[in-house]
Amino acid sequence: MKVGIVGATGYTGVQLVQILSRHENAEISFVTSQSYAGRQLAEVYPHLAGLDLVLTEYSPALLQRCDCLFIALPHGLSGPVVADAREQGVKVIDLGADFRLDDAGTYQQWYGSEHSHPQWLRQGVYGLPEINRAKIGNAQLVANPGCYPTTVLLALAPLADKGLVNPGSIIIDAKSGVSGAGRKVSLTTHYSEVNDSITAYGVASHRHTPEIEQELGKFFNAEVKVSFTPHLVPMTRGMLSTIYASLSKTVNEDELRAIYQDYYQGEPFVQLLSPGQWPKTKYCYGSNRCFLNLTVDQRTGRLILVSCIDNLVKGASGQAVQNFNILAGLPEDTGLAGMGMMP
Ligand SMILES: NC(=O)C1=CN([C@@H]2O[C@H](COP(=O)(O)OP(=O)(O)OC[C@H]3O[C@@H](n4cnc5c(N)ncnc54)[C@H](OP(=O)(O)O)[C@@H]3O)[C@@H](O)[C@H]2O)C=CC1
Ligand SMILES: CC(=O)N[C@@H](CCC(=O)OP(=O)(O)O)C(=O)O
Repeated sequence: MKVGIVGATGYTGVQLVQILSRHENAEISFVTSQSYAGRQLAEVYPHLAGLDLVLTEYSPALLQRCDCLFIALPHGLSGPVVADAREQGVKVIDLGADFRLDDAGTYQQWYGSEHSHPQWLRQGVYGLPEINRAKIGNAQLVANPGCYPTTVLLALAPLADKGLVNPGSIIIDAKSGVSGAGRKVSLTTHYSEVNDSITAYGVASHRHTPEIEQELGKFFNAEVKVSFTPHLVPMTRGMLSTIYASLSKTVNEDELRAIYQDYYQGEPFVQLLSPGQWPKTKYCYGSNRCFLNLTVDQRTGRLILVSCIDNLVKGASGQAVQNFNILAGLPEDTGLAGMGMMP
């Protein structure tokens, strides 16, 4: 399949190029950039030396050259590109947040502006393959999930599916590496602000909250409210969420582990670790895997889940390629079989 990448110079865009340039069933037809149009991508990112891809400014005419389009633009910018692609019958995988929420009012409340193409909101299929595989296969527009929601939903899905957690009890304490904020320079992400330090941000206001609530709500068939606090930590890649919740009935740890083994049986990218072995972001550095573990605190009876991913791979570009594989009818791990990097 011929693919195009809009926003190829960003961190998720360049990660897409890295994965797709080695993908046996994808051919990159074009890569776009506003700031670097006319330059070789390998000039902007010398680690791609040897790859002959010239950056071009986006125009709708480019879409004739692809079967599937990846959009890796900052949120708020995907609408017109999605409209062009839909007009020309090109399938879209949007890595940004613009088509993840079902409701235009919720979008406006959390993103601070009116949605440019509300008519497309309900047609975007939420692209978390382990949960939504059947719908993704027929989608014209896949809304690739946010990185924090990916860690949280993969951790909670097996229990939410069985109604075993109390939906009002969920507290999420999450940490992200700085690449989660993208390549652009900002005061909050420059070296001397971030290094040797850790901070919470978006407290009680982060825009991934409604995304998590929306997708969890589908399991419970009811409105769900979660407490979600993200933190920025001084590392480049990686994301780890620790989730606390109360169980809706007494289930012992062995039974819980059996539920996870069953739910994720045959899933190449989700792995429950052995008892007492806790997820570490390095286990998934550069890979499309999510590592999970859980316990029940015997003193409080509370469930504790820990989940980690590489924010740029399972949290963005790897998951986007997993969705592409589903759309293309390919084995889901095509081009994604790599392991993480340790140490
Ligand atoms: N970073 C992460 O871990 C994750 C990111 N995402 C989402 O993926 C999307 C891309 O993120 P990321 O790669 O980190 O972002 P970056 O800031 O690293 O890259 C953004 C890209 O968009 C282009 N761009 C910026 N502004 C404009 C504009 N006004 N018009 C056209 N092109 C523009 C840039 O191109 P240029 O400057 O060359 O013109 C660049 O290629 C975002 O929606 C983000 O929220 C999702 C999950 C995880
Ligand atoms: C560290 C950091 O700043 N992370 C980003 C999340 C990246 C992401 O998943 O963003 P989208 O929802 O736009 O895809 C943030 O908190 O906004």
